[in-house]
Amino acid sequence: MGEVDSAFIQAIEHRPKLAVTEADGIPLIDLSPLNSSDSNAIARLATEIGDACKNWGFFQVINHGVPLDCREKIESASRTFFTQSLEEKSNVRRGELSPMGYYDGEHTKNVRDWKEVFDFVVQIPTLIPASHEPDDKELKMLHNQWPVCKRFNEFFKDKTSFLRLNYYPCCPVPHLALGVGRHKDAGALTVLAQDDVGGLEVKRKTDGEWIRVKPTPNAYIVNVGDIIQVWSNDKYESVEHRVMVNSEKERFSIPFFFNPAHYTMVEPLKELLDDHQNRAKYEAFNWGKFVAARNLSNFKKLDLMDHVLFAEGFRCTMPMLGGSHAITYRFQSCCTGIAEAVETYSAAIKDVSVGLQEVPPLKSIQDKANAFSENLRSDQTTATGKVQDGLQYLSYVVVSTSMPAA
Ligand SMILES: O=C(O)CCC(=O)C(=O)O
Ligand SMILES: [Fe+2]
Repeated sequence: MGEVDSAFIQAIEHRPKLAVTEADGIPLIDLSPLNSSDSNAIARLATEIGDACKNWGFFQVINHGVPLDCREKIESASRTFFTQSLEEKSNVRRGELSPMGYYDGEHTKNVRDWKEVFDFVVQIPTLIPASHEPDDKELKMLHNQWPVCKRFNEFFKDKTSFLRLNYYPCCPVPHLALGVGRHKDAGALTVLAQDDVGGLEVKRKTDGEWIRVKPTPNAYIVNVGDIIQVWSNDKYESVEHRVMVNSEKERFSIPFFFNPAHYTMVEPLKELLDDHQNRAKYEAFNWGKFVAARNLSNFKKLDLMDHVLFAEGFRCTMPMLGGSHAITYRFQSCCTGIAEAVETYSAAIKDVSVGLQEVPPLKSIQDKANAFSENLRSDQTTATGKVQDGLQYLSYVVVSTSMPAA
């Protein structure tokens, strides 16, 4: 029997002959009279169909009015679906709870059919009895399971992508300044065109060295942003990069930031997760709110989070906090004044009170901040610097106390 599972083998009396008899007796019926108002033609058609049903119980129809492109689309979708790997198809495998979807183990009269199927209901939900028991009146709802062939399309329907034209003038102190300080791109992907001057440097993952990206005529540089890091649950990391400037040559570059719709909730893709090795490393966050928070700080010196992975604030390092986003958000918005900072401190400390030993008591922070506020209100820069230090300290304490003891 070679490789074929014996479950597929029909009993001798049911095995098909390989020679095929074309059933040209099966009626071919033209439905075009349905489009006319000729009642005689319609009556003749009805008779024709009646005869076919009586004599054959089968017939074919033409001129039926179903658009050809509909048919072509579903045929092509079907082909695409079934040519996927078994693993892919199994993502929508039907089961007891969800009987719609993919299946490859159908049996007819107890012999396994040599086929795969994909079932979907037309009415959503479709109601059917929950069991075969005659007295069981319970109904259950059938929903469809659709393959996610175009997994990312939904995120980019109303994308917030944008282009930027960068101009880096000649700089007299290229050893002291940077065209863009070290950072990671917050979006999904960046596609960058750079001229032939060069200056972009990428932090090599293996040893942290800054490596120059050599300009290649007509090439585009593509880098993974924070969103892909989160979607991939850290499989693809957003990499730090920076731009060196040049005392002799000005430089131009054109990044395209490929970003999802503002309402996208960014979180690790469910199909990559399980309850064991692959738990979600990030909490969901709203992309639009995230951008708004960043824009609020307007990339000024205050914007500490721009120097680190933006999404890092959503990493699940603090289970007792339900993630650190509470702090991050406040972190983002606090830097406008001391009062907000105190509020941030208070709120954050309240959040982390469980399991925290080293955070200074709220009262003392508040006292310090008040004194600080009085003395330094005239010097906003210094004040906010201190606030940042304080918040950094707080984050440090929060992170360190939430790490499991070594
Ligand atoms: O100018 C470059 O080469 C890169 C610019 C960049 O990293 C950015 O704008 O995010
Ligand atoms: Fe960048």
